[in-house]
Formats: sequence, structure tokens, C-alpha cells
Amino acid sequence: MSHLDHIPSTPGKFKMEKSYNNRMRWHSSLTKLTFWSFIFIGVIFLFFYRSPASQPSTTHPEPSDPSRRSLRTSSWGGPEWEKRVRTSARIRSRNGFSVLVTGAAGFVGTHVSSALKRRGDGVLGLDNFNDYYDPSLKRARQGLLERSGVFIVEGDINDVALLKKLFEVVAFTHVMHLAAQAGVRYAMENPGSYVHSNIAGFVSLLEVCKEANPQPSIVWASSSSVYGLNTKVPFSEKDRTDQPASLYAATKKAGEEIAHTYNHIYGLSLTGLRFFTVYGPWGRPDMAYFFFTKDILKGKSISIFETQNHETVARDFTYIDDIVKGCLAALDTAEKSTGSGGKKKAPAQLRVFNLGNTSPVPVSNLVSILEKLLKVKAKKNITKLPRNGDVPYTHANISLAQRELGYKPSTDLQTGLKKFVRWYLNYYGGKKAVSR
Ligand SMILES: O=C(O)[C@H]1O[C@H](OP(=O)(O)OP(=O)(O)OC[C@H]2O[C@@H](n3ccc(=O)[nH]c3=O)[C@H](O)[C@@H]2O)[C@H](O)[C@@H](O)[C@@H]1O
Repeated sequence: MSHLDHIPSTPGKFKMEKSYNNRMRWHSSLTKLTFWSFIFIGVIFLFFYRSPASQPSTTHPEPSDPSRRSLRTSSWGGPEWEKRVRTSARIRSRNGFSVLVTGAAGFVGTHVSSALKRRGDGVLGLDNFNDYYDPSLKRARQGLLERSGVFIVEGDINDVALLKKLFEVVAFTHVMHLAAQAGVRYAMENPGSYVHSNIAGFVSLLEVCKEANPQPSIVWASSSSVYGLNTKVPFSEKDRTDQPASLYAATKKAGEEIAHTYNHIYGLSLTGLRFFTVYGPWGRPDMAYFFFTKDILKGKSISIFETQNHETVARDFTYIDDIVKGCLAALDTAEKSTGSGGKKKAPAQLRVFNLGNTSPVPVSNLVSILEKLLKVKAKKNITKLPRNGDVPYTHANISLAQRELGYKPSTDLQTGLKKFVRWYLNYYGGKKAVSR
């Protein structure tokens, strides 16, 4: 008897007639039966609703995660979805790879995915489509990839259940990990986002990769910003990287240390690529070359940074096609991971490469090139480099990448920007012609 049975329905009327009592007992049993039936049905319903077998399921973004500006609720799972995943990742060339590309709707991710698909590799994309910059550009890139047969799964690298599911459906040979919170200056505005994607997300991915059977080989995007306040140029992989100037750089440096750990303990083959200010068609609107173009066309003034000593700020701007070649070469030369079942069996490959252009260009020259291409004079506002994580100068020594990857950048800034401007005007429907 439950304790509820002792409680009178009406206070003071505790003594009752026998038949009345019997009726009440029967009535109370019926109420209990109904009550427990509802509980039972509720539990069954909840079980099936939550069960992965009831896919398509709805994965929820990290609960009230303040570090992301927006994460759309994504749905994944189910036979149709699995079929799309498998078809997209299917290898179509001899000795091809099946590659999971994280950040596939991003700038570098789109170009790399498309190049892999073109040469016959199986490619599956993963992207959370956050709104760090205009998500419609990411959707347009997704459209491009879809037309070439690359499916992008909508989800976050912190969603371990989703990652595990992907490895259950496809035995990926490689992971090209490009999902990240990019941008040097934005790290002061939203530091949590960098920790969420570049550290926690990377660890989630490596946790799943280390358990996968077979373990994939991983190539991932580090950054030239790890050289931080170094003054010795050109930057070489042998140089110190322990004085980052921004939280962004610190999280990329942390990624390199995390890569070391997973290589050491679990035998994962890991290659980090230090990209130097990548630019080109379908680029990132948060980068200077991109928003300078937009602002020049609108007649808005642009800020050109210079150092505290009035020295010019310069970057080793690297064209996207050269970066793509470097990424593919890194995948092609990546050795297999050596672990299985989460255990290391033998030492595995651990590499890091600079992928730059080896010819730094002052930002003022970048603006002059844009002015000529757009046939519009920029309204320039020369200002001191704010203390926001920017470094005055980057210059890559690429001899290691040249030797090991056959990496040889071939596009100068003038040529690359011309291609970018042509794309920009076409995509945004601008009226100004590109000078030839
Ligand atoms: O090489 C890298 O690893 C990094 O390259 C870029 O970072 P950054 O070189 O700062 O690229 P932009 O933000 O496009 O800036 C390019 C140059 O323009 C300058 N700048 C930027 C903004 C501005 O208003 N004015 C201005 O002169 C910057 O100081 C910098 O010298 C990317 O944004 C990072 O995500 C990437 O990791």
C-alpha cells in the first residue's frame, strides 16, 4: 500500500461503510492502474524518442553554450542519411582515400574538398555553419560542393556521438581537419569560441580518431600566428613558438601540443600545416583583403595599420590554390596511424609545415593592387597597429615543405587578387570591371 492510501480525501471523514470502502478500494486500484499505465507509456515513449535506433535524430547544439554566436539545430541519422554519407565518402579512383573534411563549408575546406573529389577521393564534409561571418556564403559553398557530389553533414566537432556515428558508417582513411574559430582580432571579443572549437573540438575529434579502427591519418590547420612575437625571419619550423600575440595563436599552439600528445600516446599520424594569410575566391569576409574590397567599392574609408615606429605591416599572403596543393601533398605523404583499439602499437608520424608564399607584401601594396583592379581610389586611414593580437610581419621559410611535400607556391599577390576580385564582382554582382 502506498502512503497515499492513508490520506483522507476529505479531512475528518476517515471512517467509512464496508461497501463504500470496497467501492473506494476498487476505484483507487483503477486510479493507480491508470496512473502507472501513463508512467509506463511515458517511459517507453521517452526510451524510443532518445534511442539512436529511432534516427533521424535531432542533435542539439551544446546546451546554452555562450561561446558560439549561433549553432543551428542539426539533424542526422537514419538510413537515407547514412546512404548519403556512404555515397559521398565512396572512393572512385585506384588507391584513393576516403577523407572526412571538417570545416568543409569554410574557405579552405571548400577548396580542399572540391580538389579531393575531383581526383577521385571519397569526401565527406562536416560543418556547423556558425555565423562568425555571413552563413549565406557558407551555404553557397555548400551548394557548390553538393553539385560535385560532396555531402556536408551539419554538426559540430564537439558532438562526439555524431563523430562516432560517422566513423561507424565510413572507415575514413584520412581526416582533413579545417574546422576552427579563425581570425586573430575576434579572439578579444569572443575568447570562449576559440577554446570551444580550437581546443575542445580538436580534442573531441582526436578522441574519436584514436578509438577508430582503423585509425585515420590526420592533417590539420595550424597557423603562422604561432610564431607570435618572433623577430627572426623568415619563420622556420625550428623556431620557438612560445610567445603568441593573440589567444587565437595560443589555441593553435595548444593544438600543436595536443597533437604531440595524441601521437605519443595513441600512435595517431598527425600533420599540422601553418597557413600564412590565405586569400582567394570564396574567401573569408572577416579578412582584410576581403573587407577592403567591399569598403573601397562602397566608398568607405579603410584603416591601414602601421607599427608604432611608423614601419609598414606586411604579410606573406598565400593564394588558395597553393594552399590546396600543400594540403593534398600532406595527405598523400601522411603515413598510417599505428594504433588500434585506442592503443599505440608503434611510433607514428608527427609533422608540422609552413605553407606560405615566401614573399611578404606590405598591406599598403595590397591596397594599391586592389585600387587598380577595382578602378576605385581607396579612402585610406593610416593608423597604429592596435594591441589586438596582430603581429607586424610574417614570412615563411618553406624549405621543409618543399623538400617533404614538393610544395612550390606559384601565384603572386597581383595574380591571386585579380582572381579574387573577378570572383567577388561576379558573386556580389558588382558593376566595376576587373582590369586585365
Ligand atoms: O596567417 C595566419 O595564420 C592567419 O592569417 C590571417 O590573419 P591575418 O594575417 O591577421 O589576416 P588579416 O586579418 O586579413 O590581416 C591582414 C593584414 O592586414 C592588416 N589589417 C587588418 C585589418 C585592418 O583593418 N587593417 C589592416 O591593416 C593586418 O594587420 C594584417 O597585417 C587569418 O585571419 C587567420 O585566421 C590566420 O590564421
